[in-house]
Amino acid sequence: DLASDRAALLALRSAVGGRSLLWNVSQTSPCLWTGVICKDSRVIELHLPAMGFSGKLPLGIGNLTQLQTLSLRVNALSGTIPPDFVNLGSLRYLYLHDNFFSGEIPDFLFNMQSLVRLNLASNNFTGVISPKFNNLTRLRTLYLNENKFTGSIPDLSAVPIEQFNVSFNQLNGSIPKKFSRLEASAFEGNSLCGKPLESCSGTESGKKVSGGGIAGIVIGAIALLALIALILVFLCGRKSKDKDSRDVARAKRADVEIPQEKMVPDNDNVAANYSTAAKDIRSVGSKSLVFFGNATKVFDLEGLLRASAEVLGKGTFGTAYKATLETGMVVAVKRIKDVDASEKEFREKIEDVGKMNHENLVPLRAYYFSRDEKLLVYDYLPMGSLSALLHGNNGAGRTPLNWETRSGIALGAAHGIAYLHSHGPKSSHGNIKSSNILLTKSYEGRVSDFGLANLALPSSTPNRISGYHAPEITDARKVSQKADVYSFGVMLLELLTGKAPTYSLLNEEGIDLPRWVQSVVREEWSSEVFDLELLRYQNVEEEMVQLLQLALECTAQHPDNRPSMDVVASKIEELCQSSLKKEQEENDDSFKDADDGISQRYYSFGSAAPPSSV
Ligand SMILES: Nc1ncnc2c1ncn2[C@@H]1O[C@H](COP(=O)(O)OP(=O)(O)OP(=O)(O)O)[C@@H](O)[C@H]1O
Repeated sequence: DLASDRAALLALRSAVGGRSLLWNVSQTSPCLWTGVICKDSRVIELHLPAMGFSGKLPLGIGNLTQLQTLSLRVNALSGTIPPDFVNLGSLRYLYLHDNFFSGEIPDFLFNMQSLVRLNLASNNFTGVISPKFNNLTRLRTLYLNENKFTGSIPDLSAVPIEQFNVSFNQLNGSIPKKFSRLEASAFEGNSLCGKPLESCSGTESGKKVSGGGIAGIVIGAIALLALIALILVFLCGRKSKDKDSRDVARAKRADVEIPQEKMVPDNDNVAANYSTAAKDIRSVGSKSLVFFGNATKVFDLEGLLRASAEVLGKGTFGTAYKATLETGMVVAVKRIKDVDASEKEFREKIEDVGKMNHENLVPLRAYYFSRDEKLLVYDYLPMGSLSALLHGNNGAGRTPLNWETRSGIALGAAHGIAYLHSHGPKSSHGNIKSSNILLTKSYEGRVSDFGLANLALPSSTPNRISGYHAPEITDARKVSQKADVYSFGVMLLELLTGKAPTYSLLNEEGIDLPRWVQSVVREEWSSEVFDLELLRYQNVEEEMVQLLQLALECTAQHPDNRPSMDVVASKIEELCQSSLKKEQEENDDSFKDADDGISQRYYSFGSAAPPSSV
């Protein structure tokens, strides 16, 4: 039961990482602890990668009898796999790679029939690769690379393996035919032969090396030494340069890690900023606000300038304010800096923006243009942006963001962008990112800031660092629909992984979010990339993987390989409907006796739904 699960987790904690694991042990349920996922009052997943654990795994983990996923990768755990693992009969995913485990793979592991993915790479395991792996008839991934396995690779014909790697062990003999189509890198660093490596004929042991061969080896060794020396000289020369660039990178990171929502200055400053704007505008005089649509003009310029204001944040094109008018009405006002257009051009382009009318767009209500001041007035969306929702409150009071909400926001945003794209091939957004997806009270996603990219000059942070821009975009004003699709794909990855695109700057490789996701998906399994908050939605795992796949398609390097926004929107709609159906079926099961046990949905599909209030 849950109490014995809890005891097992505490035993693990005190054996390997009492200090680094900040679990609130006063809570009776372990289900809220970091890395722990429960279902039906049992622990079903434990994700504790890179926690700095060391020492041996204690007996007792075997009490987590409902465990399906165990990830303890990238720690410093040693010793053998404890014998009570035999009780983990439901275990599907076991990730123990990048530790110091040793000893042979214990026999009981071959009775864990549910195993689908097994990653034991980069440890000190010894012994042979047993033919008993053939008992694991669901095993798709087997990574044993970078250990000390000896002997030959057995015939594993009964195992449905798709991903296999035994590189850098001490294996010999020929590679079974089954693996001949895999990459050679899966076998390198051993004395193996046969496809995909060189054929076995002619490499018999004991074959004499000729005199010429010896000379070749000596020359080769000298060349290698010379190369190493050259590299060392080069590296020493670069060391000081690297240090400088690392400092710059660190400084940049410090900059970009702060979500913009948090850059709000204190209130005195805020008031000062806005009243300066107001004074400037009054002195410019006669021009007035231009309203769009048939909406009644419920305020005028004077009213807007008298409103109390609060800075929402500084963006690429200027500063956004929340303005509360004397009537109590609240609007968002954007002060645009550095407009790159004549008055005529500005008015024409902004008129086009004002004409856009879709339930998944944040409508531009009015604008003001004078030589020194350009203001845009939007509906104010009190729930803020997707960026704030994902990264804003990671503290104790955070409400986990469920699959339904996330997929619903993705769907709304996709519809909004597809609508923009439907106005001709040149109509695109140019600045899709999570801080430009705003949320209604019912967590519907609405796209804001459209039409600004080719109107104003970016006045702040260079865009590239944001991680959203497509590789082909070198000038932020040269926008395209396929570049929007790329940015949208990055935003989907952000939604699924919970990581900001700038997160990648934190890792030493400096790779961007799409490439990071690709590398993790390739190396182990998609479930490892998902935000922990999403892992509890086991029943929709398929849909989550599909959305991840779609996000990766959107972030294809070449624009022609990316789908159109229309296609993206309809795919998301399909998978939202499929997960909705699954949930309804589950609810039907659990509320069989209730009359109307089906929960209300947050999101609606398609444009047929009535627009919701902000
Ligand atoms: N209509 C609005 N309602 C509520 N919050 C808004 C509104 N418009 C913008 N914001 C918020 O104000 C902040 C600043 O927005 P702004 O659009 O100026 O910059 P940004 O979205 O961070 O970057 P960019 O200028 O590149 O779009 C952001 O946190 C944004 O989510």
